[in-house]
Amino acid sequence: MAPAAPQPAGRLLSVVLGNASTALGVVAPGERGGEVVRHWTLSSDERRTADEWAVLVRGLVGPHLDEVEGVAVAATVPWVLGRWREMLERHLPDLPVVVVGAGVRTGIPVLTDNPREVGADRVANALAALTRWGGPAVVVDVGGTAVTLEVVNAAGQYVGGAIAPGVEVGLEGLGRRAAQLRQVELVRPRSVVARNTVEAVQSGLVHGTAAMVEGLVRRALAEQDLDPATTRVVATGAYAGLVADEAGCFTDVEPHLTLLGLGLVFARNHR
Ligand SMILES: Nc1ncnc2c1ncn2[C@@H]1O[C@H](COP(=O)(O)OP(=O)(O)OP(=O)(O)O)[C@@H](O)[C@H]1O
Ligand SMILES: CC(C)(CO)[C@@H](O)C(=O)NCCC(=O)O
Repeated sequence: MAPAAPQPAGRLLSVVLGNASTALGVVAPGERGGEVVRHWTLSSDERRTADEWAVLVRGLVGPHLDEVEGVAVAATVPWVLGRWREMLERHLPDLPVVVVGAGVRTGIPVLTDNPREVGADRVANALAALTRWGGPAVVVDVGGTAVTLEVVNAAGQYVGGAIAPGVEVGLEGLGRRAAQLRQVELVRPRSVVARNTVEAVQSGLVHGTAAMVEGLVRRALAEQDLDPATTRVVATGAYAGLVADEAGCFTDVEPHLTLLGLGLVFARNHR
């Protein structure tokens, strides 16, 4: 069931302040939640001041700032959100801002024990999937810090999900805790059964994440009585492309689902 969600009227700047990286995107209005027409990635460096963020945003987004009607922000790092609020107030004071968080209407009922604790990026993912494809839907965000799973039921409600370690967290953990392992490039190795250390780590990360995701989705569908034939299963996030084909459980891959979800929240709160 697709809700009659308000769609953004003009272009927006959507910003996801993640634990490791910050994603920025210009979202254009359109069918089924709009589309991301430009996107950039920055590190979420906590030391960065509001003025430094302003330089980076102007440098990257530059001329597109004149095209956008507002800014939608989701943050998983409160400190960085503080610097962003300051930057927006001082450097882009004419742009209306919606920060997704407690008290902001999203348009999707959150049925968890404590809806306020659910990450804004997770709610944005669920809302975007619901608007784009309708419910029931499962979203898997394959990120560097975390792999998250969200379930939207047939009634268009956010039921809950799962949070697992992300691909970079796994790699860093191995490098830190195992004396003979080091950082490797995050690419698909030639085989699952690798014949050298680098590819063995790559296999564990790529195929291991794919297997985890596939298993989580299968278990979630079974537990929630969702029919695999009619439930959209969507991959998003920085590493969606790396594992989606391997996992084989996805009906759709949309790398910028979170940015689209933020646009929808903005539209609902700015009419
Ligand atoms: N759309 C993208 N395309 C290519 N690389 C990306 C993209 N988004 C992020 N990255 C890169 O991938 C890495 C991890 O990004 P990711 O968005 O997963 O960060 P994160 O803050 O750890 O997020 P999460 O909390 O969702 O795990 C970063 O180094 C980032 O620069
Ligand atoms: C799980 C992450 C880190 C994913 O970015 C973020 O959504 C978060 O910090 N969430 C708060 C806890 C929760 O979502 O239940």
